[in-house]
Amino acid sequence: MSAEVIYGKQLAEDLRQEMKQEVSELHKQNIFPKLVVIIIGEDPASKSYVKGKQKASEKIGMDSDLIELPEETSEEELLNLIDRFNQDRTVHGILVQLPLPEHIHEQKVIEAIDPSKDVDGFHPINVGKMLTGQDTFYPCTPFGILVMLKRAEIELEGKHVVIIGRSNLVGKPVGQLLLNENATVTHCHSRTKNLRDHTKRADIIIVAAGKPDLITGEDIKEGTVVIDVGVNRVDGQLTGDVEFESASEKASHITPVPKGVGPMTITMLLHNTIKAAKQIHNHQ
Ligand SMILES: NC(=O)C1=CN([C@@H]2O[C@H](COP(=O)(O)OP(=O)(O)OC[C@H]3O[C@@H](n4cnc5c(N)ncnc54)[C@H](OP(=O)(O)O)[C@@H]3O)[C@@H](O)[C@H]2O)C=CC1
Ligand SMILES: Nc1nc(=O)c2c([nH]1)NC[C@@H]1CN(c3ccc(C(=O)N[C@@H](CCC(=O)O)C(=O)O)cc3)C=[N+]21
Repeated sequence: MSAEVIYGKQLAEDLRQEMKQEVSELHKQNIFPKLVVIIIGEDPASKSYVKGKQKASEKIGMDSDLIELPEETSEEELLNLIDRFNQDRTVHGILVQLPLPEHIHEQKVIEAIDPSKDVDGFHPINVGKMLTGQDTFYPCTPFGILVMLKRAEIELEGKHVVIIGRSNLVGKPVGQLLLNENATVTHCHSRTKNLRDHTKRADIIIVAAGKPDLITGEDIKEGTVVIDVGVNRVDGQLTGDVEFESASEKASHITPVPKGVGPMTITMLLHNTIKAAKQIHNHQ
């Protein structure tokens, strides 16, 4: 069997086309959705993601500001800046690119962002709302994965989803969103014993470990849906956490890297920013 490849990139383009329309409708009502992205330091991978976010915003006609700060920026300076954007009525979404330099307390920064502008969905208020099944900003990568699975008409109810990873950014929230969809969810991580015993039982496997080729065709049963979240640079090439060749021989569906989950992450960021703009204006 050869898997159907789910191109997140194509879906992302379709959704962004719809969003472009929506932004132009909002403009007519004098609502100008605006995202501010803050990046600290010179990490080339982070810079490249952030550029992708800028380009995508521009393409749908959405305002976005990029604030590039030096590595030695203090925590206080960053918190002050966030506060300024919290107060700024023209700004609807605030994203601080992670990871941050070691001298800055990440959780403190996440909690400084006004939950109504937290388009990453990382603030504990928004995490709690997601956990209790309320409408809120869902974290972009997990949300993008959910939308991809739904568009590919993959049944979630009662399915056994095995997730490799338990980070606050990806692993934990994707499990929560799929639990909300009535899937049965298992999380594996670096202390999991006999990983393959778990992955072999999965109807859907989501790999978010950041380890190239961690999962191969040998690790999955016939007909599994494989979602590869990993973004790794190996010899200058972008590659996921799944050995695509062997896995696609057994999987029913598989996402590639690049052109899979990544473009959907950015699309959900745009979605959340539009949602924030609409909510903020409705409450004024
Ligand atoms: N495409 C996209 O849009 C995005 C892609 N990414 C990519 O997804 C990957 C994961 O990101 P993130 O969650 O932030 O990463 P983290 O490093 O925060 O988390 C990795 C998780 O994988 C687990 N893990 C690591 N090695 C193994 C292993 N050998 N066996 C089982 N579990 C393992 C870790 O376990 P433990 O908790 O025990 O340490 C941890 O829970 C990265 O490659 C990242 O670049 C991230 C965000 C967006
Ligand atoms: N506050 C915060 N929010 C994030 O959402 C966030 C973050 N910090 N830190 C880093 C991770 C990583 N991440 C990616 C987004 C898009 C692609 C993406 O579009 N990738 C393209 C390839 C891009 C390329 O060629 O470099 C693809 O997979 O096709 C990848 C990774 C968001 N993250």
